Amino acid sequence: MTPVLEAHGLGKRYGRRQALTDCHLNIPQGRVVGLVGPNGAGKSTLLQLACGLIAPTEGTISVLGARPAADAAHLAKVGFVAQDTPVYAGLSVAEHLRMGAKLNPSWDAPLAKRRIAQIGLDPRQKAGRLSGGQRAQLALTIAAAKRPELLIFDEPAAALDPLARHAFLENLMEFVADLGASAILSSHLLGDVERVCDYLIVLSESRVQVAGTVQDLLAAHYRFTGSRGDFTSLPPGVEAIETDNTLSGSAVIVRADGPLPPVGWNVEKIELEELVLAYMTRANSGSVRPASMASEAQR
Ligand SMILES: Nc1ncnc2c1ncn2[C@@H]1O[C@H](COP(=O)(O)OP(=O)(O)OP(=O)(O)O)[C@@H](O)[C@H]1O
Repeated sequence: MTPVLEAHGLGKRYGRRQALTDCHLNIPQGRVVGLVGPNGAGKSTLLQLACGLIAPTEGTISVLGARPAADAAHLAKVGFVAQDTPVYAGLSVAEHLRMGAKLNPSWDAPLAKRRIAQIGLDPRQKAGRLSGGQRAQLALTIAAAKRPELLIFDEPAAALDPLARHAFLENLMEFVADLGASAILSSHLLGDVERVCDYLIVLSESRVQVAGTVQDLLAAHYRFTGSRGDFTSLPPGVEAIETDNTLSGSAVIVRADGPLPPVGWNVEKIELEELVLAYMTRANSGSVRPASMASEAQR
């Protein structure tokens, strides 16, 4: 099956600033992908490349088997909601839907109307008067009523209170299921990612640090604990991601894709949050994963 997104040596430079470096990805269809990383990591840059809003300076990217925004038909297959969930302040909710219908050949008017009623929006209300949560819901409705094959969201729930965020993510999941679509969403909120995503990309220092299904990643990562300084020689096939030394002992987060060989330390499984933080810490400390390993991380 054609991957939803495929990138090879993808890079983007703004002047002298390298926003994305040597990115290799191969994301299968039908996933809800969480893109996480610190401020300035390159998340929006990657999403904008995927939508064809900006062009790469290095490498290649294809979305649903074609160059992003290749033509009108391809544009119709991708729904994008930018970071600030943009709407036209002077237009009413109903006018937004009418505009969506005019601009999109596969517009699903009943779906849009049903959703607006479900979330309790008044069709006559001007979008400029909507709350942040209502604006996000309107933007989600418009993106979904295109009936895209891929929904891309840049921090969709960042401005929402916990209740509105919960409702928004529920709706997003319903849409993805109803449309049989794939979704990629960037977020700083690991709890949200854990709730809705089954595929994870950690981006830090402009590089993909790790990527894969949440299930595979959790199965391949462990915490070893032992007395201080224990971890100088790990068995073959076991890669140290992050080491933490305290006065009482040491802990190391490791990746082992095959069966774990017998080791003399305490071995525990880790949660997604610890995994993400380990890769971010490693990137911050300057030990950047070489390109060959970054692509290997897609397994
Ligand atoms: N149009 C631009 N011109 C110049 N530099 C840019 C531009 N857009 C992004 N950058 C820089 O590229 C880097 C990556 O930015 P990007 O917005 O992709 O990060 P991000 O991970 O989405 O950050 P955040 O979580 O804060 O939204 C940053 O250093 C940013 O300053």
